[in-house]
Amino acid sequence: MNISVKSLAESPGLNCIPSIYAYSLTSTDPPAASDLQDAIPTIDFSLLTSPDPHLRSQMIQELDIACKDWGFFRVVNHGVPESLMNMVIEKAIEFFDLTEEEKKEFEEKDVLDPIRYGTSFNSKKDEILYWRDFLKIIVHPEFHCPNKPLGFREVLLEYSKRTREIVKGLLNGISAGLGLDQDYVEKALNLESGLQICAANLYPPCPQPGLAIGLPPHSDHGLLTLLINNGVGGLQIKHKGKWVNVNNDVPCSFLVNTADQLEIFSNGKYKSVEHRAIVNNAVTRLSVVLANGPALDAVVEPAYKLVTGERCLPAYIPMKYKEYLEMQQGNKIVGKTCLDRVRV
Ligand SMILES: O=C(O)CCC(=O)C(=O)O
Ligand SMILES: [Fe+2]
Repeated sequence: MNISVKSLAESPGLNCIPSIYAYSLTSTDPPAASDLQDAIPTIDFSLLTSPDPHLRSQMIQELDIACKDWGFFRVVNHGVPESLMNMVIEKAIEFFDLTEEEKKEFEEKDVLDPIRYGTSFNSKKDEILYWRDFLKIIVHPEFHCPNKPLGFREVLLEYSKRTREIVKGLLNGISAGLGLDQDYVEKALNLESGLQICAANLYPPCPQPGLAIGLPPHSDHGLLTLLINNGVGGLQIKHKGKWVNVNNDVPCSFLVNTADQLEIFSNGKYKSVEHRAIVNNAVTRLSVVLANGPALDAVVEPAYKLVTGERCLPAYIPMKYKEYLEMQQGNKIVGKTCLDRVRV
């Protein structure tokens, strides 16, 4: 693989980035806005799963609006212990702190390898490199984990289990919000065997943060993505044509965004949200992202009930999730261009 950004950033006297990392923001790129950050919706998970039908339906409605208007929201009162969330961050940092020799064992080969350590997005295809190292692990339906650092496996297994409960609760609410039975998504996309990939992203300090990018604008491939980070900002989402800074300033919350398979399934009612990661020159940023998708062999298409009337024709063609995933992960990542291939 190419040299990791971590080793590059740690090389003595580095005060400018190698030209292969030079990313030019296009002139059409909107400037970042911070003022909208407070408006990002918050979903109270305990209300969404409340036995009180009134409270629950209120939260379902809020979730529907969050998915429709933002594609991005915070989830609070979800029951996952803060200590577990912190431990996941800690173990991911410990992984990147292993020697390059130790990490080499997990170097990426194929996009469906259960454990992939690498840099940039797809360094075989990327013409310019991104200021990011990553570790991607398939944690469901089969659980995998590197054997280092010590304790990573136990922490990740528990984290995967707990977060899958949240994803299930959110998708039940989303199903109801779409006017479907609450277990419709779960059954139609076989979530019992749903693919869950954990990606740890490391963005070391960059001597020229305005010239490089951590991850360029993209949408995620699955249904819902859950994100936590080490408290350092850098994530931006595109909202109404503007980049909005997202700081994780709500303790013990998950940032959740809608992804491509949910856009397809909802027949475009919920759009997958574009986001990117910028870098800074002072501190290392680490994010731990869980991509939650359908079962690999599930064929994803707009939900039947949403495309039955005469005026609502399917806007996407059916595609096996596995094919979609290979297409998205095996190519350069450019905005939402992957979705164009399944648009009618
Ligand atoms: O690090 C972040 O905040 C964003 C990461 C991301 O978008 C991804 O891994 O797909
Ligand atoms: Fe993403």
